[in-house]
Amino acid sequence: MTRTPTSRIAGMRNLSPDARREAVADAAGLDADMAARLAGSALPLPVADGMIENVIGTFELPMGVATNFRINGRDVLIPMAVEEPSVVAAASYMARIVRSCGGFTADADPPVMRAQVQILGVSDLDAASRALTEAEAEIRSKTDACDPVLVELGGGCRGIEVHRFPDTPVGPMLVLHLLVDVRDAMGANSVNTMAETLAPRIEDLTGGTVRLRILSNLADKRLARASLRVTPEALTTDALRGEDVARGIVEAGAFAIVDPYRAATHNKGIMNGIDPLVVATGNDWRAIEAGAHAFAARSGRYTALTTWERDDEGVLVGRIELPMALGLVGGATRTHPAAQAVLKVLDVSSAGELAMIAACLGLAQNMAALRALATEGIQRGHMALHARNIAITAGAEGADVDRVAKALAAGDGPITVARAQALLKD
Ligand SMILES: CC(C)(COP(=O)([O-])OP(=O)([O-])OC[C@H]1O[C@@H](n2cnc3c(N)ncnc32)[C@H](O)[C@@H]1OP(=O)([O-])[O-])[C@@H](O)C(=O)NCCC(=O)NCCSC(=O)C[C@@](C)(O)CC(=O)[O-]
Ligand SMILES: NC(=O)C1=CN([C@@H]2O[C@H](COP(=O)(O)OP(=O)(O)OC[C@H]3O[C@@H](n4cnc5c(N)ncnc54)[C@H](OP(=O)(O)O)[C@@H]3O)[C@@H](O)[C@H]2O)C=CC1
Repeated sequence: MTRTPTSRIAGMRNLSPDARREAVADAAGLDADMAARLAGSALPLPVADGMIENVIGTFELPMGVATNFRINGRDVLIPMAVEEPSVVAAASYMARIVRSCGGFTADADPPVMRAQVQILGVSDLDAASRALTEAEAEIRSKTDACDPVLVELGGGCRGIEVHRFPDTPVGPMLVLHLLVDVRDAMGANSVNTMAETLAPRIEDLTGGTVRLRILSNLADKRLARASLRVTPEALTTDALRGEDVARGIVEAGAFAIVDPYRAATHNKGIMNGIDPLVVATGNDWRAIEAGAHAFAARSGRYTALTTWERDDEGVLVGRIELPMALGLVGGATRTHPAAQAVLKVLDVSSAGELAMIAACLGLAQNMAALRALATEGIQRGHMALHARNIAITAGAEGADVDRVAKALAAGDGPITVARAQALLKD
């Protein structure tokens, strides 16, 4: 917990990629092998071939590092694998503002996942539910017996739930949930094995037929939370009054609370931060996406994953809460060499710590988008950085990329490939 002395690397944006990587390796105490894994091409073809099917190669994404994050008093550099410009800059900018007011506060629930066992053909739902509830101790010990390693690590079954659906298109349905503490795993494989192993005994107990045995991605027992407090002074710039920025962010947040059309975009902006961390650590981003959006709709109406308000002194208070089923073991986290290096940069020792970092990143990303949207609009900052993509598409190479991008962003004209091509000719 003491390896990264600071997440504030002066002039990071002006360094070359190699120099940035050296600075990050230095701050995180990486050895040469680990640092090299962050440079790209870290996944050997034979390893990739062992990970999925019909492998023909590997696919690269840019990896950036969000700076300035201070979380629960600890500085952390956050690697992000993402194709979208302005995401890393935006997170770093908000983290700079938040650290000037003390940093982020975060916490995470114990890593409890749900495995669902679907039971059909039950003639008496009450009696079958009772049979499962009365057999809870037996079910728990049989579940634990599936994974002694997990139990030794402090995990294992924490309880059961029985959910009843008397009226479905295929008749009455009972669903047993196994609640399992999966420690530092994402947990899908672990709990799926448990659900499949238990199935015959569940059929004995209920007299029904077990069909699906699979985890739920609505990991609502495994929530991560983060919050921040920012004074109006910290939000003030040459062009903007901090009070106006704070009010704008609160008003933008309210829009997403009440309107699902806005909430979808608002939450996409949150996932702009979270997904790149999930990808960089070799975790399952589809699982995180599914959990986040299902949680956003838990009341029956899709809404925002964050809340924004101003306290009596005008301090902006932002909060986020969402499921965060991330692992440090299992899946690709152990097989992808770059993911291992990323976890070293993050210097986390539990899945819960990683979940907290993800929540803070999501909150920072949301703050950046709302701040831009509520003031100057998204295009100035985003398009200025996107201009480099446009320059590359137009055929610019080397130093011309930045030259063309700067000219594109500086002028009044549109930031388009046609204009970039004209500038390139000039
Ligand atoms: C883009 C900025 C940050 C520019 O903002 P700016 O005011 O031009 O930035 P600055 O030059 O004053 O720099 C401030 C800090 O930003 C960072 N920064 C700034 N530039 C860089 C850079 N090139 N490389 C690395 N870091 C950069 C950096 O931390 C820097 O501090 P420093 O460390 O230098 O002291 C700002 O305009 C912003 O935050 N915009 C929002 C961008 C955003 O949200 N992008 C997401 C994509 S849009 C989308 O998909 C989501 C959306 C919008 O639909 C979600 C929604 O609707 O809610
Ligand atoms: N709907 C979904 O989201 C689904 C996702 N998946 C995939 O499942 C994978 C994740 O499954 P997951 O169960 O996490 O992966 P793994 O099965 O690969 O890893 C979990 C196992 O690692 C071992 N382990 C070692 N150290 C620890 C520790 N500190 N904490 C916990 N376990 C430890 C445990 O037992 P042991 O040593 O005995 O093996 C545990 O069972 C991802 O690739 C995901 O894409 C699969 C199906 C569905």
